Amino acid sequence: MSPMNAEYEIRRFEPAAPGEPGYPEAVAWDNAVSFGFHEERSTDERIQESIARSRVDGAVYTGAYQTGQPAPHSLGSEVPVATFGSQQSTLNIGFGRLLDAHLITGVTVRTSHRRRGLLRRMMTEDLALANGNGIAIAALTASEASIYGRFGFGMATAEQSITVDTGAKFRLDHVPEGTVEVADPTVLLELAPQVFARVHGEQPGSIGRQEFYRQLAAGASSREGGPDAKVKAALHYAPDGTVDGYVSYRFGGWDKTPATMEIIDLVAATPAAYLELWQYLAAIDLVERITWNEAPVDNPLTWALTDPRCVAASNPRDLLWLRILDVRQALEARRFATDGTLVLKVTDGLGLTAGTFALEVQDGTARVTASTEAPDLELDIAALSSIYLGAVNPVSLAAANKVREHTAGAAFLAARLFAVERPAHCLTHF
Ligand SMILES: CC(=O)SCCNC(=O)CCNC(=O)[C@H](O)C(C)(C)COP(=O)(O)OP(=O)(O)OC[C@H]1O[C@@H](n2cnc3c(N)ncnc32)[C@H](O)[C@@H]1OP(=O)(O)O
Repeated sequence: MSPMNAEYEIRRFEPAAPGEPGYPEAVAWDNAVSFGFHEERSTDERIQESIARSRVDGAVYTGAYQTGQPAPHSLGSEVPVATFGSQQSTLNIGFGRLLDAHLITGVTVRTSHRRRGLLRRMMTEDLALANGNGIAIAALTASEASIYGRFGFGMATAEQSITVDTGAKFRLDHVPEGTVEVADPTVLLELAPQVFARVHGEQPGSIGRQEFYRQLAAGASSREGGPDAKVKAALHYAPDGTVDGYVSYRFGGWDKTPATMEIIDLVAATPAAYLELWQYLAAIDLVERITWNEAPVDNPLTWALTDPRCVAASNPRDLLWLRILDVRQALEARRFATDGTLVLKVTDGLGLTAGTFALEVQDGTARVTASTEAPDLELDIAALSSIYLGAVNPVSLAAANKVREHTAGAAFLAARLFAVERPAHCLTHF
């Protein structure tokens, strides 16, 4: 055993419910995560709610614990010095296909124990375990973009913040369809998962949502912790009366100029529902601006406005990071936009799925086999994971030396093969 391995014990467990013997361990883990993300100390009630949500999500907590005696007066050995959460969900990989995905979240290492390899150790063990369980892809959203490339994760989708001027210039060039009505936000506890399920089935890049999201949309919980009494909600009804979209939002306060409404969550299962919800937001009296911090980069709203400059975008950033754990399984799970053959030489620093693979696509279906032929493209698993959803162009990655093109035109062929039916976008932070 190396000195580092001897110093820490890694334990994995499912969070227990209050009253069960394992509950204090779950509480200590949750507290360590809050500490790692500089959040205020949680009340017992908030921790209980957070653990209850984790249990609904089927989360697994991993912690690194000191094996020796901690320094006198310092945090006890029952408090993990490092945390690492995971859970199963699904990822929409285009053309209506959902792939099981291993989600990683809640990664923290206490400052006094950082840069000793704890993240590397937990990540390496966790990915190997997920791979061994037959999962083809792992996913996360990153606090810093410099951390996860070394473990084979590649940026796969982006998002941005938008500010929309809803003054006199705001005019949508569209044919109204259906109606919008205000609702008590608590109806979203039931409706939000239903609307999201439709979107999830159709939106490439979408990750299945956690329990937190319906509570967030309903104002029953908030990113700050407790319920949010400011939350309001509106629903879009399709012509047949089905609720096919919703927006939850809150007023930014009278001291803000211009008066602003902030979108908390906007989910629409049809293009008509999306634009009608925007029409509703723009019509709210006494407000001249709408902000949304989780907007798609490729936004139909811009194109539907007679004056596209009503939308000011800022802070474009990575959202979803993917890590293919099994190249053959992940590629064969996808449907491809066109036919063609590519030989890919894939490197993998963690040794999970390196090799040279022939990708042969016929009628959109892939067959992937080990190959001894010279590769058309050579790339790290992080780059392949980036292009997997069709939202990152292999031609750009070749220009950035992240993909080496040995056959002229192979990167462009990859771009056409991996294209999906609509711009990939992830609506879920986790
Ligand atoms: C999915 C999520 O939960 S995202 C949230 C990530 N967590 C945070 O941002 C909370 C604050 N940060 C932390 O808790 C820690 O600094 C962590 C988790 C990012 C890193 O933990 P550590 O145990 O220090 O990492 P570890 O020692 O295993 O380092 C592994 C490698 O990552 C590198 N690394 C670690 N953190 C960073 C960083 N912030 N930026 C760039 N490189 C980093 C190390 O240099 C090391 O590189 P090497 O193996 O090539 O030498």
